[in-house]
Amino acid sequence: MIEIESITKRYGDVAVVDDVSMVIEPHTLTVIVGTSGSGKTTLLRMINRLVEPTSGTIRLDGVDNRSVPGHELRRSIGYAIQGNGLFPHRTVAQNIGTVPLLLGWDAARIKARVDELLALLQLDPAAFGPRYPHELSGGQQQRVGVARALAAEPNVLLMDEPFGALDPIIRTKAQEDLLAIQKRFGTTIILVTHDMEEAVHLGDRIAVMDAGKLIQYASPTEILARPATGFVETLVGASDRPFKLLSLGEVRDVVEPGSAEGEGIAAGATQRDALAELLWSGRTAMPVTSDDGMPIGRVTVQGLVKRAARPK
Ligand SMILES: Nc1ncnc2c1ncn2[C@@H]1O[C@H](COP(=O)(O)OP(=O)(O)OP(=O)(O)O)[C@@H](O)[C@H]1O
Repeated sequence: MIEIESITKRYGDVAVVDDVSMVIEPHTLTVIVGTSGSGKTTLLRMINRLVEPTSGTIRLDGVDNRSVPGHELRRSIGYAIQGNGLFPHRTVAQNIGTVPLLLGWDAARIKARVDELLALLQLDPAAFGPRYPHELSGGQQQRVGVARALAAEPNVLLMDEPFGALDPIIRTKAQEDLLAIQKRFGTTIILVTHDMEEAVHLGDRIAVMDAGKLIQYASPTEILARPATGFVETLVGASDRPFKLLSLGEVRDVVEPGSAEGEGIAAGATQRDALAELLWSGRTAMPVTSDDGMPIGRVTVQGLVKRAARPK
C-alpha cells in the first residue's frame, strides 16, 4: 500500500503539488491524469524521491520513504518514462539487467529474468537481447524500457507517459501488454498520462490533478458518472462519456436470451465495440459467443443504449 499524506512541493512561492493525500491499494493500477503542468510528474517523482517534497509524508507498506537512501529506494521501485531512457551503448539484455546487476544477482538469474521479460513483451530474446537500442523501433524500445523497469521484480512500478510517443495501434498493444503484466506479477502501478481515454481504459482508480491539487480520486465509472467539478467534466469530454462508459464493460454483462442473424461478437469484447459493430453493420442485434466459441445469446442496440446512460 502507498499512503501519500499531505504532500506538498514548492518551487519558490508556487506549490506545484499542493497538499495531496491519497491511498493506493496494492496490486492496483492508478492513473494520475491532468493538464500539462498540473503536477503529475512531480507527484510521481516524490514517490521514488527523484524529487524531495517540501512537506508531507509518503509511506510504502507502512515505511516512510525517507527512511532509506534515495538510490536504494529507486532500486526497489520500477520507473519507466516516455522515450524509454535506455542506455544507448548497452545492449537490450544489458539494459534490462541493469538493476539486477546492481543488486548482485548472478549471471544465470539475470539472463533468465531478461529472457522471461523479453518473451513476455513479445520480443524474441535471442534476436533482441544482443541488439542496441538504436537497432529497435520506437515501440520496441518502449517495451524494453518497461522490461527494464520490471527487471528486479519491483512491487511498485511508476510510469510517466510511457506510451505518449507511440502510434495509436502500438499504443493499444502496449496498454494490453501492461494490463497482462500487472495481472501476472500483481505489480502496483502508478501511471501518469494526460489522456483521459487511456486513464479510463487502464485505471482501477483515477486521480485527477489541476494546478497542483488533487481534484478527484475515484474509479473510472465514478469519474465518468459524477465528475467532481466542471474541470473534470471537461477533461472527461462530456460528449464522449457514454462511449467511454461502454468501453469499461464487457459484452458478457449485457447478453440477452435469443438468437440473431449474422456474424457474432465474443463475450469478452467491450460493449463499445459491440455498439460500433451493430451501428456499422446496420443491425439491431447480433449473436454473442462464449470464450470457447459457443453461442450464448445476443446483444442488442437497445440493451447497449441503456448501459450507456448515466449511472444512477
Ligand atoms: N525543478 C523545477 N523547478 C521549478 N519549477 C518546476 C521544476 N519542476 C517542475 N516545475 C514546475 O512545476 C509544475 C508542475 O510540473 P510537472 O512536471 O509536475 O507537471 P505535469 O503535470 O507532469 O506536466 P506535463 O504533463 O506537461 O509533463 C510546472 O509548472 C513546472 O514548470
